[in-house]
Amino acid sequence: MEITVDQMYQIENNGHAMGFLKKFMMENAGAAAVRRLVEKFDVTSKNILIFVGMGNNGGDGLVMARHLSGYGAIVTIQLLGSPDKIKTEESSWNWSILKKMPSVKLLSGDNLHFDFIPDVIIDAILGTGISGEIREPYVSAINYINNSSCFKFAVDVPSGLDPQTGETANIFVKSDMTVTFHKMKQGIPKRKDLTGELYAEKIGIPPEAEEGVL
Ligand SMILES: NC(=O)C1=CN([C@@H]2O[C@H](COP(=O)(O)OP(=O)(O)OC[C@H]3O[C@@H](n4cnc5c(N)ncnc54)[C@H](OP(=O)(O)O)[C@@H]3O)[C@@H](O)[C@H]2O)[C@@H](O)CC1
Ligand SMILES: [K+]
Repeated sequence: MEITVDQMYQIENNGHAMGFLKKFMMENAGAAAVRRLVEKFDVTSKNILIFVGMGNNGGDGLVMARHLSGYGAIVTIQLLGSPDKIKTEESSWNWSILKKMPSVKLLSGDNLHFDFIPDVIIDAILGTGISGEIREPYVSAINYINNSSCFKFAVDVPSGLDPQTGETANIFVKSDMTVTFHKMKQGIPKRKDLTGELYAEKIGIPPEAEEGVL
């Protein structure tokens, strides 16, 4: 069953109100995404570059970083902004854990020059919160991703693709694999050319959180 983005936010809020906090959803989302990635790819000693936006899509990317480090990957995060501008409590919380993990390299701002060639790039820039034309520094990050020939993994939806309508913004990621969360959003499967292999993974939200929504 496919749902709307608005229904997804209502279900998320209902689950949170039941006590299944958004930080737990984020944890399960990041963990589920990593499970799909490591099934596809032996990440041990691989260079993984994660582009992280300032909302909760970025937060999922931060969770992935911690899990991937546990799998022996060499993880670099490029936060596309200043750490004190991270928008949500759950994403900031994950950033603060990573600050205590020297195994994950944390970069922030709009520098896009790296001293390694990534084996995998993770796009955790924009998800269901996208609105309007893509702004900098996200535009440059998306260009960087699309100009790279490595394996590309999109968190929830390729950034720049509207998960409700299936329409694209001025620029958008073309990925090899996409993992979306809880249930498929209506616009995403319309653009399999951008999602690559596409999965919808459960993230522990109680089915009761759907009552009155679906
Ligand atoms: N639903 C669920 O159950 C769960 C959802 N989860 C995850 O949360 C994601 C949704 O998070 P979200 O709501 O924080 O939105 P998100 O996509 O990160 O973007 C917001 C940021 O983007 C910015 N921005 C917007 N448009 C822009 C543009 N054109 N160009 C540039 N910037 C733009 C906007 O900036 P602002 O407009 O506020 O200045 C704001 O900073 C969802 O996709 C999934 O991955 C999981 O954690 C698990 C549970
Ligand atoms: K994304």
